[in-house]
Amino acid sequence: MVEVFLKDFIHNHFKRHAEVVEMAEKKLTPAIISTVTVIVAALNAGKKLLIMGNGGSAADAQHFAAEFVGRFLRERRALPAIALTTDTSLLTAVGNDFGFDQIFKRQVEALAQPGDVVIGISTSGNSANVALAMTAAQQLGSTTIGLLGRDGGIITPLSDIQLTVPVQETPHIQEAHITIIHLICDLVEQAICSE
Ligand SMILES: O=C(CO)[C@@H](O)[C@H](O)[C@H](O)[C@H](O)COP(=O)(O)O
Ligand SMILES: [Zn+2]
Repeated sequence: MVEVFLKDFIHNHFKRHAEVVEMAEKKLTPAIISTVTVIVAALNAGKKLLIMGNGGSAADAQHFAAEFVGRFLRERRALPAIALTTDTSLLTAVGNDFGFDQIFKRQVEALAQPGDVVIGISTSGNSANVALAMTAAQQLGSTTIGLLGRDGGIITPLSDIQLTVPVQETPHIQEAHITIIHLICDLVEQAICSE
């Protein structure tokens, strides 16, 4: 590849990344504050977080949960968060026997309790397995948070709080998602540490 093409391509990716992140700040600051408030209240009431997504968003779900159980930046108590993307025995059994659409719903039915916070990550907002789990979570009395993209898709009405990055490109939505995830972790940790 010609060097000038590569430099242009790289420049354009960083430029678009900055635009999308700036747009996310402008649009989502109130919803990020609401999310932090809901999560801190749930954790202080002894509740837990359940987090899910497909592909890159499965990695984000695991990253998110790990920051809570381990730590983000500060020394503090362990916080209960479970990624629903990690148990290959469970995912293959439920996927094989019930269908791939059921892999998160079944875990929500097993684990979610009233007052828990269930977080669905989907760049399209249309992944059926996330949508079915969010519906089950609402029926069980959990609070649902959608970390979404594009127009928020079918998961929008299933999310009590929507964090929707309103652009079309999946990679840039994912890049904004991880920034939002880190912000939430940082703010929740600051709140927990200042109690
Ligand atoms: O990471 C990427 C693309 O950047 C892919 O693995 C992507 O996450 C997968 O195609 C997912 O299945 C997309 O699902 P969703 O975000 O629309 O719910
Ligand atoms: Zn990706």
